[in-house]
Amino acid sequence: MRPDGGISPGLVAQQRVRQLEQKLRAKEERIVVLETENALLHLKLAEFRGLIGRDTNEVAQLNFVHDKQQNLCRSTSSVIIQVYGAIQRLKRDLKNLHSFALELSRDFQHQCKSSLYQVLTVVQSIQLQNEAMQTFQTKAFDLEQSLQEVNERYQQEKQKRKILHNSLVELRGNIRVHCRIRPLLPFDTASGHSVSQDRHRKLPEKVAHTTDDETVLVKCNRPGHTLINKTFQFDRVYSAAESQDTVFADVAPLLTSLLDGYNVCIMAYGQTGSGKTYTMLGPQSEDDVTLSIEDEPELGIIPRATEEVFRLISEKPPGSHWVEVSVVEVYNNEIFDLLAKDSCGRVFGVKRDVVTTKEGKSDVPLLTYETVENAVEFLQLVDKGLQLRVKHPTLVHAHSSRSHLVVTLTITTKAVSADSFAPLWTDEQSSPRLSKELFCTFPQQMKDDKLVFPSRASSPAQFESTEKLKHIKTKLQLVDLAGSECVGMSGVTGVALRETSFINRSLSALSDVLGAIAEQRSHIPYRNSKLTHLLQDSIGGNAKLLVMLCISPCQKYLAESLQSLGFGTRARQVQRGQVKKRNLPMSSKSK
Ligand SMILES: Nc1ncnc2c1ncn2[C@@H]1O[C@H](COP(=O)(O)OP(=O)(O)OP(=O)(O)O)[C@@H](O)[C@H]1O
Repeated sequence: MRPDGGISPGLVAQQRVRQLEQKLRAKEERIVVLETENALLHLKLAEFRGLIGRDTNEVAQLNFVHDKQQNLCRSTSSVIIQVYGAIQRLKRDLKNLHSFALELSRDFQHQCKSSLYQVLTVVQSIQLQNEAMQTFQTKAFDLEQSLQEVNERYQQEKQKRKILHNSLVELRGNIRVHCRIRPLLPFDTASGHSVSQDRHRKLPEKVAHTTDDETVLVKCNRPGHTLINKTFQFDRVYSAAESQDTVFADVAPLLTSLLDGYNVCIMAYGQTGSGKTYTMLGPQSEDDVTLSIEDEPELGIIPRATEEVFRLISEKPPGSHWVEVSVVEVYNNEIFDLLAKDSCGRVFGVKRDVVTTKEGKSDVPLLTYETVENAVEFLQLVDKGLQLRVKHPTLVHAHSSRSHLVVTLTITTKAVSADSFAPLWTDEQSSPRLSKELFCTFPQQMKDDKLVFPSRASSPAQFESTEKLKHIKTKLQLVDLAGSECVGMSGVTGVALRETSFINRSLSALSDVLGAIAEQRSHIPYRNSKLTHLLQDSIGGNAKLLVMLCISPCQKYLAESLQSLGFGTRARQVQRGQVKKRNLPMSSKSK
C-alpha cells in the first residue's frame, strides 16, 4: 500500500490478476460445464439425430398417411359435398313431402269430415230404416198372421169347394149326357163341295138345332113324310159355333173327381162323321194323325184332359201320383193292344182279352202300360196307337174310324199305411173320406196286391207293393167310339159290312148296359161285348160317365141323329143320386 494510503498498481494488477484468474477459473469451470453440457448436448444431438432419423421415417410414413388422409379428406369432402347436395335435395324433397303431407292431411281431414258426415247421414238413415224395418217387421208379422188366417180360411174354403164340387157332380148324376151339334161341312153336300164356297148349290137342310144350352130341337117337315118336331134335353148342348175350349170347360170338373178317387169315363157317341174324333182328339188329316200341343185351340178332350190331369197332379205332393197309359182299340169285338211292341221295339197291335178279376173288376192281362210324365209324352204314345187304328172310307167321309178307341190313364196314388194315410191328403176335402173309405171299405183289397196291382210286371205299383206304402188306382177312360151309322148310310159291304155289324152290336150292348143301370137291374150285362166289359169299371156303379153325343145338323143324317139322341136320352135315364167312390166290390152287378 502506498503512504498516501493509496493501493500500489502491482497490487492492483495482482488483484486484477487474481480476479482474472478467478474469472478464468470460473470461466474454465464454466467451460468444463459447458463442454460437459456440450458433450451432453452432442450426445443428445446424436440421440436426437438418431431420433430424427427414426422420426424422418415416421414423418415420411406420417406424410404418406397424411397424404392419404388428405386424399381421403378430399374424397370425403367431395362425398360430403355430394352428401350435402343429396341432403339439400332431400331437404327440398322433405319440404315438398311435408307440404304434400300437409296438403294430404288437410285433404284427409276434409275427406274424414265429409265421410264422417256421410257416415252420420248413413247412420241416421240406417236408424230411420231400422225404425221403418221394425215397423215393416211388425206389419209383416201382422200380415203373416193374417196370411196364415187367410190361408187357413183358403184351405177351409178349398175343402168347402171340394165338398160343393163333388156334391155338384154327384147331384148332376153319375152319368151325364152332353150333345154337340157339329157345323155343316163340305162332305154334307152330295158333291163334297165346300158349303160356303158353292153358293149356287142348294145348302143342305139343317134339321138339328140348339134352342138353349140344354135342348136340342129336331125339326123336319118334308113333303110326303111325317112331320118331326122333337126336343131332347141333355145336361149340356153345344151349338156348331161352340169351341173345343167350351166343350172341355164342362169336362174338366170330372177330372178333379178323378183325383178325388172316382173312376171317370168320357166317351163320344155318334154316327160316322158326326165329329167324335174331332171332339175327342182334335182335327185329323187323312195322312197325318199326329196330335200336337201346338194346335191348342183345336185340341180335343183327350189331350186337354191329360194336360189337366198333369196340372192337377202338379198341385199334389211331388211323387205322390204317377200316370200310366194304355191304348187299345176294340175292332170286330176283339181287343187290340196298340202300344204292344215287337222284339225290334216297333209298335204293332196285339190281340188281348178282357177278364173279370175275382174282385169283380175288369182287367186286360198282358196289356201294355207306359208310364208318362207329361202331356207331350202321352200324346206321342197316343199318336203311335192312332197310326194302327183301323180306318176305312165310307160314303160319309174318307177316314172313318172302324173301331172303338179306348185310351186309359191309370193314376196311381201313393198312400201310406192307415195310421199315416191322412197327411198325403191334407189338402183334399175328400181325403179323410177317401182314406176312411179305402181302409174301411176295402181292407181286403188293400191287403190284396193283385187287386191294387193287376198283372203288370213293369208297373211301379207292383214294385212298391211289398213296401209299407199302398197304392190307390183310379182310371180315366177316354173313348172315341166307332160310328153308329145305319148300314145303308155308310154304304159299306163285305168286310166293312161285318165291321159295321160288330160296331152296331157293341153299341147296342153299351145301350143295354146303360139301360140296365138305369133300371137298377141286379144284373148288368157288361160281358155281352168286349167294349162294355173293358169299360165295366168306368160305367155304372161308382164311376162317373160323360157321354158326348155328336150329331150332324143335316137332314141327310136325320135317322142317325135321332138314333144317337135316343141313345143319349136312354143313357140319361140312369138314376141320379149319390155316387159312391170307386172300388166298391161289383161282383153282384157285373156277372
Ligand atoms: N165341331 C166341328 N168343327 C169343325 N169340324 C168338325 C167338327 N166336327 C167334326 N168336324 C170335321 O168333320 C170331319 C169328320 O169328323 P170326325 O172324324 O170327328 O167324325 P167321327 O164322328 O169321328 O167319324 P168316324 O166315326 O167315321 O170316325 C172331320 O174332318 C172333322 O175335322
